Amino acid sequence: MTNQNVVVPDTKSGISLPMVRLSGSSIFPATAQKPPTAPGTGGGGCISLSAKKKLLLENLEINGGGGAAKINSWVDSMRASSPTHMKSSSQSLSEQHQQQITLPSALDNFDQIMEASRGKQIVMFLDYDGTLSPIMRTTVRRLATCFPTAIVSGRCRDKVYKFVRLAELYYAGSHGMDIKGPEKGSKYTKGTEPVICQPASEFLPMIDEVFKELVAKTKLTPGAKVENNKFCVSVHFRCVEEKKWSEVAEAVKSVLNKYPKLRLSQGRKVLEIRPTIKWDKGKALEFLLESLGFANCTDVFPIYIGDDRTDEDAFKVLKEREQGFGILVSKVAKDTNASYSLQEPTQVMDFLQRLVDWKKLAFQESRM
Ligand SMILES: O=P(O)(O)OC[C@H]1O[C@H](O[C@H]2O[C@H](CO)[C@@H](O)[C@H](O)[C@H]2O)[C@H](O)[C@@H](O)[C@@H]1O
Repeated sequence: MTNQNVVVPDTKSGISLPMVRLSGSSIFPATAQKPPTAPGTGGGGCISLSAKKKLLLENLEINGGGGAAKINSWVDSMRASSPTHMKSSSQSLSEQHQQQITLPSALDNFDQIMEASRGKQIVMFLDYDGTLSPIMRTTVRRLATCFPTAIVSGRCRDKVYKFVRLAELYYAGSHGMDIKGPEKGSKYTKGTEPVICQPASEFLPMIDEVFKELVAKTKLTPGAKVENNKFCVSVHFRCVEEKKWSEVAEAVKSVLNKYPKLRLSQGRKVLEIRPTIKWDKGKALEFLLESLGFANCTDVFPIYIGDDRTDEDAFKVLKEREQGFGILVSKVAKDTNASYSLQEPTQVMDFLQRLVDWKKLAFQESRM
């Protein structure tokens, strides 16, 4: 991976071989801001690239194996991303600030981004948790009148749709494994039927089974929450007392051991079980570009905005295609394939609004 070691100002196809990757997740319920966290810092706001890679490797998980050591490593990693533990850092905040370098701000470099998009069709991709908020609905609606727009989330598609409630968007839920385009009649729908893609559909019964087993196994642990995200299952630790985390991790591991076709990824206070297919948010982006008719085009300019480690797959695709840009939403140090940054969802909203204004102006000028 050709990741940049990027630090932003302080204050987050087909069936094939199992993928091993750490999946960071975001903390952004429909109604609440997520707390600041640092990726894989055992307590500090910033760590070196090699230390982060080590942590990533420790967190990599294929199916089964590892026993107690594995569970400890999941729990340690979960602990490391906890804001409480960040406070216990041996580094002072001012020391953390000194280490920081800035990924160019997408807002400060708005004109430059627009210049790069000249003559190309902008297509918008937005992560949900940690990137959008319910108050942005009007802005997203305006955005979708200007550009094809997709929401790409780890949550199940129906849930994201319930939060956003805009029929004119594309939705890619379950980390891109459940894609549906706008209904017919939408400006961007090519055929008569909405685009649908569910590359992991054969896993549905298995995921349901796993969901039930995890609910049963964690029901005695206060605060544990198992979320059925249709093509993946998320087990949340957020409300579980820390001393009980290994109990939950043990339950996850014991279930996962029975399903060699499933793998585990990890986010902030969440463990996720998903199919071992080679499909992620990057693949979803490629699929959507293709369905919009931009498969082999040079005149397309995708902009993907996200805060989650799983969004890195999409940033990477853009980098490899040398098309458009990834914009990372983060206030803390991260290795990323994004090209620009925005610090928080309010900045995302400003950026989206500027895009809308820019488009309207360009339209007016074209009519003069
Ligand atoms: O791909 P995203 O849209 O960024 O979704 C990532 C995950 O978001 C949700 O979890 C996050 O929010 C929870 C609060 O609602 C929080 O407790 C958790 O720590 C966060 O990771 C969602 O519940 C997950 O299923 C998504 O994968």
